[in-house]
Amino acid sequence: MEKLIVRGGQRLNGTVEIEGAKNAVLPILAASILAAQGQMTLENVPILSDVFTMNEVLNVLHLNLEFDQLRKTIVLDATGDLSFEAPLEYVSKMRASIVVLGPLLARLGHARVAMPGGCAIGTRPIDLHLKGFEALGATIEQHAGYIEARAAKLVGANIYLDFPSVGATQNIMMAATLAEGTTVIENVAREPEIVDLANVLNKMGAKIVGAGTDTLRIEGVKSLHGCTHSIIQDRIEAGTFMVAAAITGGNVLVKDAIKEHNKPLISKLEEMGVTVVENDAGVRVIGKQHLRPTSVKTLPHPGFPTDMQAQMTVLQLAATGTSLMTETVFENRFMHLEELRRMNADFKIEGRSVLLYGPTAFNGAEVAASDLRAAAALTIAGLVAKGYTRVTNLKYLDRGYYHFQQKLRALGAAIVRVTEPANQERLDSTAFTKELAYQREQDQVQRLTSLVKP
Ligand SMILES: CC(=O)N[C@H]1[C@@H](OP(=O)(O)OP(=O)(O)OC[C@H]2O[C@@H](n3ccc(=O)[nH]c3=O)[C@H](O)[C@@H]2O)O[C@H](CO)[C@@H](O)[C@@H]1O
Ligand SMILES: C=C(OP(=O)(O)O)C(=O)O
Repeated sequence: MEKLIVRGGQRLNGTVEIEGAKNAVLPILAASILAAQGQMTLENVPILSDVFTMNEVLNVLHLNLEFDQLRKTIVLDATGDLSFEAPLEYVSKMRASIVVLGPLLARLGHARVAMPGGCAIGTRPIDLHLKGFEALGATIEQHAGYIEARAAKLVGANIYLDFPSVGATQNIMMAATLAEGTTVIENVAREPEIVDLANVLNKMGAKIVGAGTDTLRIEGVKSLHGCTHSIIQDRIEAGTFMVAAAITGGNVLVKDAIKEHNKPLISKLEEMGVTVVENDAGVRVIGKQHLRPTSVKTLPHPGFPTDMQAQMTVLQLAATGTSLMTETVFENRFMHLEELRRMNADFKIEGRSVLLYGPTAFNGAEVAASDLRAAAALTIAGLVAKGYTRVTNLKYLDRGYYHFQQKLRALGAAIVRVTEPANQERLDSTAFTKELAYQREQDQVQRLTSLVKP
């Protein structure tokens, strides 16, 4: 079984580079379906398993695409005859594939997409997406695990979202780009990834105003075309490294990080006693040995992001005193905490809130990730734990983090990624040190190879 093995106790120091945002690139890949003329070129694409899954979905829909991983660029061509069906095999792998529904409906007037279902963090219904399509004139049928949407033509409408859902905002916005007349969507999500998608759609010929506010106004156009776009930086990956720097008492420059995108996190870090400095190079985080406790509540942007909740609870557990975390976005996103209990964490869950009793003397243990942010959070706990922490279920990590362990190693962490079969003896400390030295050498080779750009 593949594992991350961390030997705790190293402060993180140095500079870390952040990839393009997973949550921006996935809907933007889906938006390529709308490009009836010309090619789409997407730059700064993160090399993640979710991106490969979305590429497979687009292949099934008959888009042609080439992913140049060295240049982190994808070129897509959607000018041929497209298919309207995204089968379960792909949608079940990744919920975000539901965002192909809006573009398919707009481009073809017909879409059949498998129901995404829930996941480890919640039931995650898509009623708001469907309500939006219906308001635009589509008929929706649900049968045999599939959603079938049809519309001879979509017509602009006024839509109010009961909750500022990220996926519903993206899906309805994409469908509305080709609707006849004007669509106004109120109470929309305001995440930076929504703004990135709207920017791409406008480059493709759409007429969208209001992205980043709570109301979007979309004038429908006849057709859209390809464009070139560089994906924004992943604020959640950036935030994850900020927390890792803070908890280890380190000093890390998160290169080119946009402070504005991580304001709620940075404000909490500062409240806890961490020094955060923004300059032209990015955001520098300087940790402190004694952290103050704090209360955090997850909310839609510009509130504290739910995708940073698990990592933040680890930092709160390290603080001296009792902290509070309230999760309001997903109903079941505390699964990482029971694993942290195995590392000596003390907490009490009461409904959607958890009291976290610090300071925690984390002990190394074997822990399993339940989703991608849990994987990051458990690894962060491992960075300050006594002894060795083994994090399993790395398929989740690979959904959202590229070269996570390499980046941590470059900052000084003692971490390796290995296959440790169940029936084989565990790496002892000598074997771990040898493996760490070997993986550091491999990092060096990779760094030198990447300097020789093709
Ligand atoms: C690929 C991607 O971008 N994923 C992000 C996106 O997910 P996603 O787009 O799925 O998240 P939403 O904003 O839609 O969901 C937020 C909440 O609204 C509920 N809801 C949503 C739609 C709907 O029709 N009905 C409904 O009840 C969900 O169950 C959840 O409780 O935003 C989340 C909230 O910031 C992030 O955690 C995810 O990382
Ligand atoms: C919940 C997340 O992603 P997704 O919506 O793709 O499951 C996440 O990125 O933390």
